Amino acid sequence: MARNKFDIDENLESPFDIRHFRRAMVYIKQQQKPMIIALVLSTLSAAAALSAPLILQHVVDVTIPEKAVLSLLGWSALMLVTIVVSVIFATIRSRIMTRVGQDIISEIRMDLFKHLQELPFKYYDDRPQGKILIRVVNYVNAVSDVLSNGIINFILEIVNLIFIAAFMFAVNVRLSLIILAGLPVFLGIMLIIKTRQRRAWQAVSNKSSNLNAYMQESISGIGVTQIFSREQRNEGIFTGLAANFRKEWITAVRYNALIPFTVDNLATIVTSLIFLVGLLALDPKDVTFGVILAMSSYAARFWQPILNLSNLYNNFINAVSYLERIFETLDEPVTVSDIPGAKELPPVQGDVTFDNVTFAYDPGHNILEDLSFEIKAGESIALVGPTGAGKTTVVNLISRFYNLTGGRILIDGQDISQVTLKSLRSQMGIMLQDSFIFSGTILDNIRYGRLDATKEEIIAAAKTVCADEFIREFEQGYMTEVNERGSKLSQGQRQLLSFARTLLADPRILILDEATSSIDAKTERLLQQGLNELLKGRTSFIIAHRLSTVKNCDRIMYVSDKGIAECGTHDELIARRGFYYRLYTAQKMEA
Ligand SMILES: Nc1ncnc2c1ncn2[C@@H]1O[C@H](COP(=O)(O)OP(=O)(O)OP(=O)(O)O)[C@@H](O)[C@H]1O
Repeated sequence: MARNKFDIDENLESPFDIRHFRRAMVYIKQQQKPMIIALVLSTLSAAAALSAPLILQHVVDVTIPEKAVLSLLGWSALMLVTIVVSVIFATIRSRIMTRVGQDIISEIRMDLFKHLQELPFKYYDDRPQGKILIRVVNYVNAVSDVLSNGIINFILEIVNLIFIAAFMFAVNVRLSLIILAGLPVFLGIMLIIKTRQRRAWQAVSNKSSNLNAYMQESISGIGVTQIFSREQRNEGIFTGLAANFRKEWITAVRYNALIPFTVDNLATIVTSLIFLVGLLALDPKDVTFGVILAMSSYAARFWQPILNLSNLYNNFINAVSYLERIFETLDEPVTVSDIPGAKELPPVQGDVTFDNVTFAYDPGHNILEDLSFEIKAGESIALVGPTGAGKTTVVNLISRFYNLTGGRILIDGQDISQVTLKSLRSQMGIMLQDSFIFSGTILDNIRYGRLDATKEEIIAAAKTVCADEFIREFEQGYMTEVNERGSKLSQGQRQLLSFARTLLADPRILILDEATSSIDAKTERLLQQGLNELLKGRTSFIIAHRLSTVKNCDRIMYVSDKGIAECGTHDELIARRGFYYRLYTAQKMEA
């Protein structure tokens, strides 16, 4: 899809069809057993409740006229038993179904999460995070009831309807036909509003997604908002998005409300007709007062499951708009994945070759064109050059975060598109500009690099990169809890933790993207020793704007104009008096 923003509705790439429902059934089927038990309990509960009108009819027509007090007590007791049985069974069923609903949504949520972890950077580049989050959290919650209780209730209401119809036809056929007469009218109305109702709920899901995206963006950017005093303006944007959501919600709910309104009125009309026709038009010998009473009770009972079914239908239409989005995400192709029969990349030495590499994030807009170079194992390479030239892009391609538009990248002579991603990336150590810190302890964050590392190994890695000192200054030391994104830590401290994490992973190829940009000069000097340790024997790519950090690299590549404009050692490039020389002397003068 094209790039999306918080205020742009997402086009539905695959609208709901029956195949989606079959897919939903896969999750439901896993819960077959408890659902059948719940169904049986519900049927028994409904049957018990349904016998009440029959008892009532008998009591009114026979027991009361005969003034049989003992018999009346017996019938009353039986009625009480039916009510108690009905309530107990209904309670057990409700407990079973609560668990089933949760099990179904946790399966869906797990599948979504697994899939999202595999989706390439491109997927995340193209849409606001809030629109992804809402699918995993809110939309999945919203379909829970329909996929669990909804299915059971649907079957049950149909069974209920058949039971009621059988009971009422057994009592009086002609009055039963009057009760049924409202059905065609009801179905006609449902047909007319069906499509509009579905669109209305799709619009609701879009607007809630937009609202969520803006909310997420605003929370992430709260610092910038406050610095630029944008609060009022942002409130205006939020109010607009909330108003759009509110408008669509009201429209959708109006359609929903139309259905019970129709059912209620039809039920009232047919009940009145029963009294009217039963008392005035039919033979009093066939139609006793007890029969009319029982039939009016059945009329109400017959239309109740129809009302329930129509409410289920409303919920279903609502859930469909969420299921569409959930399945759309699950169907999102994993474009960067292992090819069929991909081989494991064996432990590498670290030779890296770019062979006529062309790359575009967006078709037709090449960032790199026919780029070729060869790097020997163990070489340290600096990538320098103007902002936006493509330095990060070069290193992202080595880790195969994106597919190439043309050409090949080889590691130890193996085309990286032909090997498994896991075997490739597990041999890379990548430190991005933004050293992401996860919620948890400092120890956990370093251990992220290698899950089986011992505490001693973690401390040794931290010492090598000069992180040990600041970590020990915290009261809890390595057990200090840090928040997501490391808000408790300074940017430099985050970078040092990230260094330790990378060192622990012991990668053959190391990528440092502006990894020392936030570290003060003194720490950097100290770190340089650790860094030298880290770089020893590994192929490394170092991106840095501060050229003093890359002077000692084996080769410096000046990235510009969709390729490498200059390449050589620091001394060679200075002697050449080209781009690098100008950049270097400009920085020196500033210093
Ligand atoms: N995810 C993306 N989608 C589309 N275009 C992108 C994406 N990431 C980067 N670009 C574009 O690609 C070009 C190269 O970006 P890149 O991040 O590689 O530059 P850089 O040399 O590392 O810049 P800097 O020194 O500022 O970090 C830029 O013009 C940028 O606008």
